[in-house]
Amino acid sequence: MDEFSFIRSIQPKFYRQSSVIKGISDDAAVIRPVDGDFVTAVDTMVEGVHFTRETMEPEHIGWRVLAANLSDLAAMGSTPRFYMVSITVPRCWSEKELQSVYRGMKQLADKYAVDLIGGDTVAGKELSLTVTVIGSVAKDKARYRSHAQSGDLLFVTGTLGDSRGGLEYLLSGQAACSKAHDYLIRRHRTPEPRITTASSLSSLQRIALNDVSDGIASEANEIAEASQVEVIINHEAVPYSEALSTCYPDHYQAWMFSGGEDFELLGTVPEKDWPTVEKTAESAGVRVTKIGYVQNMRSPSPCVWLDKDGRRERLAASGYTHLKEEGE
Ligand SMILES: Nc1ncnc2c1ncn2[C@@H]1O[C@H](COP(=O)(O)OP(=O)(O)OP(=O)(O)O)[C@@H](O)[C@H]1O
Ligand SMILES: Cc1ncc(C[n+]2csc(CCOP(=O)(O)O)c2C)c(N)n1
Ligand SMILES: [Mg+2]
Ligand SMILES: [Mg+2]
Ligand SMILES: [Mg+2]
Repeated sequence: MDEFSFIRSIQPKFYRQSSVIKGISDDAAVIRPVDGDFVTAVDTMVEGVHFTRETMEPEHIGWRVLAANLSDLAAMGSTPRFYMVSITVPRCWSEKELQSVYRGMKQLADKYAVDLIGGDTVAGKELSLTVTVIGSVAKDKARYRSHAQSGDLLFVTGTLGDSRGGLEYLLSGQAACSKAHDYLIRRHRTPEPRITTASSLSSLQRIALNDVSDGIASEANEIAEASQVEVIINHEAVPYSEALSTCYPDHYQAWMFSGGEDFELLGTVPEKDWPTVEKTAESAGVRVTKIGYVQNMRSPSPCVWLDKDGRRERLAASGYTHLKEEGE
């Protein structure tokens, strides 16, 4: 394989977005502005940090890195349009395996008509993929973490902790697989970003959204901080799958809050808009659960409270943190 034949092999045959003026083939891509605001995000996946040869096949790596990016666009209420991929490849990876990584990305991209318009290819020590996505949203309609207000109710899509369950199983190296384990593994390897649900809520005047990459203990604190409010979560209401509680009865409760990589959406809306959220999620085939509410700040700083067994305790941000010193 050489760099140029590889690039030719992953070059799209056509573009779905009419706003692509120049895609892969020149020094840079050219896109024509679409109506409204551009929204852009970047996320990286590194071998040994986000996946290993044991936890993911090449196709899953591709799907998962694009899913993490599309999930950030969903959390902004934006419609994805283009993506760019920068890849560092160890020499032991074959061209066929790399093409599988791109096939995984393409499978997800095709679902949402997102076009690959460029990237970069470098040989290096371990596989690292950095994807940049660009989406659009109606002018001033992007959904911020800072949009929560007192009286809103707090909701989450899907179930939480499944991805961590799948990861745990894959890392255990166990061979025999039940249906429940299969489900958890699928949730880890090929998460579904909640693009349709979020963009279908465009009629709502106000909604705060954050996607669940680190775990709701973290993301709820980010909403509280950005909006300068207190968030109250009802422990009993937090949704988990039967597969997770059956396979990991001793861990699922912790993983619901800090397992991470679920790529669900955590949001707040005024109570009057809850029926719209329920209807929208239902038409998208996505479960949505009311798990708490938002109140004005009563403590000196924004925080999250967890109501559990008749007691209220503080829920600190937890979950995976890069660049953390030992013992921190
Ligand atoms: N190295 C960096 N240089 C510049 N901006 C950064 C860098 N890392 C993060 N950011 C910015 O910081 C903000 C928060 O990023 P963060 O990565 O925490 O959010 P996220 O992408 O939703 O989370 P995750 O990476 O877990 O999916 C974003 O605006 C992001 O663009
Ligand atoms: C082999 C392996 N070990 C551990 C993990 C867990 N993990 C890695 S990064 C991350 C948080 C989100 O990262 P980011 O903030 O970069 O999106 C989590 C929960 C994994 N996926 N694979
Ligand atoms: Mg992200
Ligand atoms: Mg990030
Ligand atoms: Mg995010």
